[in-house]
Amino acid sequence: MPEPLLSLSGVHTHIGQYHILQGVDLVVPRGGLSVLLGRNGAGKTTTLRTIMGLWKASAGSIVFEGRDITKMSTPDIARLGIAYVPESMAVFSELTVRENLLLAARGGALDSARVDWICGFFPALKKFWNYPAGNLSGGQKQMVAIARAIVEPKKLLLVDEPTKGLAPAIVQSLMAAFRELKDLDSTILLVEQNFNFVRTLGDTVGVMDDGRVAHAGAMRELAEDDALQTRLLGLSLDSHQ
Ligand SMILES: Nc1ncnc2c1ncn2[C@@H]1O[C@H](COP(=O)(O)OP(=O)(O)OP(=O)(O)O)[C@@H](O)[C@H]1O
Repeated sequence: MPEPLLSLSGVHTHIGQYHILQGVDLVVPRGGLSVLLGRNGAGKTTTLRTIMGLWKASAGSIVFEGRDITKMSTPDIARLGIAYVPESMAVFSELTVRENLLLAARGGALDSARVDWICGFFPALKKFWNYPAGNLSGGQKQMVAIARAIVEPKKLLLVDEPTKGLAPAIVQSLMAAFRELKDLDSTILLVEQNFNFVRTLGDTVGVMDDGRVAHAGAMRELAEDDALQTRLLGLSLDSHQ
């Protein structure tokens, strides 16, 4: 088996007095899209934040491209080519869409071919190019946040619940964007509650429960097995038609 891009082994994370991650084992293969599912409070966001060094693992190891990043600082982890799009849609409201992207561009200049490529799947960005990002809708802000993360090519993109609160049409365009992205230049680890969004998009899946990965495998296997979905996700059989 080829070496995974990222692997977590026995990762524990404490937040203050709370023991949140309790031995997370997770493998993200290079290329494609991996999904982290699980009920509210299972530890999905904490896992992304721990990978990014925003919470420090209290035990276990996180290895990226063969290198132990468990104790590295967040800026150093970002410099290795890992980007994080938090659930809160991190955009600078006062700045225009263009300025938001410019701040995320490493050399302080935008690569116009790259921007055209990104706007190809997020046309709203071009339309509102010189508008303050704070004036955009939730879905459009989400597009700006994702565009900021990919304005420079990244090896690994961590994205937390991108569909939360979005209208179905926007969810469709986000889906198309992720489909292209995963086929082009990135490996994506996506946290989602919306099983419909990820059932055809995901290649591999981990299901978290109580601070651990309770199930890991191919997404196809989970998508085709209603009984497994019900057991792991508590989905009723008609909730994902
Ligand atoms: N800053 C914090 N202080 C204390 N506890 C926290 C903090 N952040 C998260 N937790 C707790 O850690 C547990 C896991 O939270 P986390 O946000 O990782 O879950 P999640 O699976 O992403 O949930 P959701 O789907 O609701 O976003 C929860 O019980 C939560 O209350």
